[in-house]
Amino acid sequence: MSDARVDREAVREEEMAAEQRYLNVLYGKLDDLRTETTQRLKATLRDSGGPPQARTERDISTRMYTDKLNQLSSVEHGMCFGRLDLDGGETFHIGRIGLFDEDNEYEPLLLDWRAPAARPFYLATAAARDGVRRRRHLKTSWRKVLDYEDEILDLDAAEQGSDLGLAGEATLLARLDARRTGQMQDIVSTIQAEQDRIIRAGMNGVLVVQGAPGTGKTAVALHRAAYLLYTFREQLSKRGVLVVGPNPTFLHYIGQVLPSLGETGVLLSTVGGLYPGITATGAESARTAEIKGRLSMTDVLTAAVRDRQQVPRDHVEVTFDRESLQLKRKDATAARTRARRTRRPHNLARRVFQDEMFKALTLQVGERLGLDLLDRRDLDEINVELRADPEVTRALDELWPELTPQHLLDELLSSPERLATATAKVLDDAERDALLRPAGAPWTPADVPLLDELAELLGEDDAAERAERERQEREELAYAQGVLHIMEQDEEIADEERLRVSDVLDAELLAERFRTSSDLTAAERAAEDRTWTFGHVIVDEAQELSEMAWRVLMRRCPSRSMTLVGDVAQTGALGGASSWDDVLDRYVQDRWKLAELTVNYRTPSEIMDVAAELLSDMDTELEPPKSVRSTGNLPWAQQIAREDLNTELPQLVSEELDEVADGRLAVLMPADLLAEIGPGLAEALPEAVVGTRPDDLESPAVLLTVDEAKGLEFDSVLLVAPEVVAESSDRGLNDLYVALTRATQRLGIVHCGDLPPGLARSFE
Ligand SMILES: Nc1ncnc2c1ncn2[C@@H]1O[C@H](COP(=O)(O)OP(=O)(O)OP(=O)(O)O)[C@@H](O)[C@H]1O
Repeated sequence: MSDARVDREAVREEEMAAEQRYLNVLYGKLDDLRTETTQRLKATLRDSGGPPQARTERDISTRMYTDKLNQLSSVEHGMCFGRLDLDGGETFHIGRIGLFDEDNEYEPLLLDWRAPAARPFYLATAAARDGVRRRRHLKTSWRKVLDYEDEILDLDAAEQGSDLGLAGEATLLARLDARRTGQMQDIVSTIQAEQDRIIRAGMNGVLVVQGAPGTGKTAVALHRAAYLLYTFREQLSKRGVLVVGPNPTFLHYIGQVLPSLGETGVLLSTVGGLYPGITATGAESARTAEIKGRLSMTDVLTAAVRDRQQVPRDHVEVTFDRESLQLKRKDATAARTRARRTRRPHNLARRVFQDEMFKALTLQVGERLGLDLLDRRDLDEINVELRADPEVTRALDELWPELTPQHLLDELLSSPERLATATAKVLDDAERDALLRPAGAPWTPADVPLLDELAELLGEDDAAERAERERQEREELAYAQGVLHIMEQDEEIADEERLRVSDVLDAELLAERFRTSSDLTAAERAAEDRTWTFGHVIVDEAQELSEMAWRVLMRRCPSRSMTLVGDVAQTGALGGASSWDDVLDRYVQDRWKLAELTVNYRTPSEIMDVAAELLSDMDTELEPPKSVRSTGNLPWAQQIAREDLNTELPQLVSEELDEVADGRLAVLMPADLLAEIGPGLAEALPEAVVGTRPDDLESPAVLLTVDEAKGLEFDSVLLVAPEVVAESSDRGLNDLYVALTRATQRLGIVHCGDLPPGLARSFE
């Protein structure tokens, strides 16, 4: 070994030892914090009894310490991943949380990656150094330093750098090459500059992130949630952040990212999951879902509600006080007009309708008894008696019933007559038939925006409840201000990490916590409340949402503080978006910003070349992304006759499984084919499952429809019957493009008929 090499090895060992010593200090600090927090939690839990005020304070402390402990545990792995050496000789270690040295004037021991001072770790380049001399990426396993990569930011480096301007290239490539586990990992140690700019963009307004497959849109969206929660903690911990994904499997796939960044205050949901009390598990055709997603469904639902505001053909007879009374068409029509003119939701306007009808009926009874013999008090008494009469109220309920969204929608979709009335102006016969289904059928994801719309149209008659709630809220707020004052006096709490209680809680938040009398986070409370409005909403695969789904999300976010990530070239849903303008014009006109991601981290160039060829056949002006790596594995295509799939596919899948070793393989195919051959294939291969549950992604091989694979990734993908995928809908080529771009290493294609032209060119 040359002397120079020996020297380099020695320096390296010394550096590793120094980093290990520093890591020991950091983990020592982490352990101290954990012990301290555990002790406080225990003391709080031990301290039982006392007046209700003391108990509420305890609930808050319990929550605070439990959250803190969860955060301290979740950041254990890879807690410190980088270091910045500045021109002036200063060094900073960067990690998942901030740690401070309280014995030394709270000097930072570890900078939270989201802190402004940590930003050059992601942005500094040799050409724009921002005072950074060296950037170090640390590779650790649990508490041990395994390796490091240094980038010296000088002009030599500027000349040698890759044209994609990657930071920490070796560390990044090692991460990208690693086998997948079925769960998305955070990218906090290797965020690239174009991604960092989006993660840290301001919170106001709508930001659209357009990016081709694998450019890190999902990763960026999740890290942005963590960044916003850190930077705007006070605002967001009250209203919470909502992250919307396309289906439960995808939510499971991304579910670990935010906890691993120490953030738990985010509600992850599909649009179908946003109606408390409804589990939308029903299935329906893409066409039916598309019709339900059209904006014109608002007219259908409005008509359906009006259809429940009836007047008698002539009159309805009821018996009151042993005499016959008439609910007359003329009176009912006038009452209905009056109620509708209030423009209140149906259930609230119902009271106006009833008031008018009781007035008319009182007059009828009065006329019979002789109006000149009755004074105001007598008439009021008659009115009260009429309101208490079951037969009269039943007859009025028939005309203008109190309705729930569930009841109305179920009746509407299962009644050809009601459906015909409500849809007369907007749907043709075939579309109407596509909506019809049996009464009591399970709710589907596309029903949820309809239920939400109906909840708005129907409203709840909760005036008394609301007044009582407002009174309680005023009392609780006053009380919370008092508690906050007392807690601020508590030196022990005020000391913790230099955070005063009032930095993380304010009176309003405290009052909200008291109100629930339990210790739910904003996200947990939001999940139970249909009318909850969020501080920020992030939508992934945003191109898939229907117009009706957008209405739900816009209602949940009146501030329009939103991040929408997606790719209009991947739109598969028939009612999804072809352009961001079309989606947003209605809500924010042109007041939205577009950010683009251009580098593909997932798909190697060999596979991306195939996908790019297909993209050129699609009706889009989008550019294919640049892949950061190539693997040398060329995609392959093989023709198998349709009737031989059952016998030949198991062998192919088995061979691919051998190739990916302990990684993950997906076999993607059209839905009908999966229903037909999936179970047999899974039976023939013990490692394979037909993906029905979200955690099926963690098995070595999973069989999915192309639609289900949206947003996911696997080491290897076997795509079966691409020619059927391409032909199966107007957006078949988009679906095919999605399927081709799921693999991180290998792609195989099995076709039964001719390959679609955009694919055939790659395999000639
Ligand atoms: N800076 C990065 N460092 C390490 N890995 C990254 C980085 N950016 C993206 N990745 C990885 O690249 C893969 C693709 O990222 P992601 O799923 O977020 O892309 P996407 O744009 O949402 O893709 P699609 O539109 O196809 O769903 C993931 O494995 C992600 O962890």
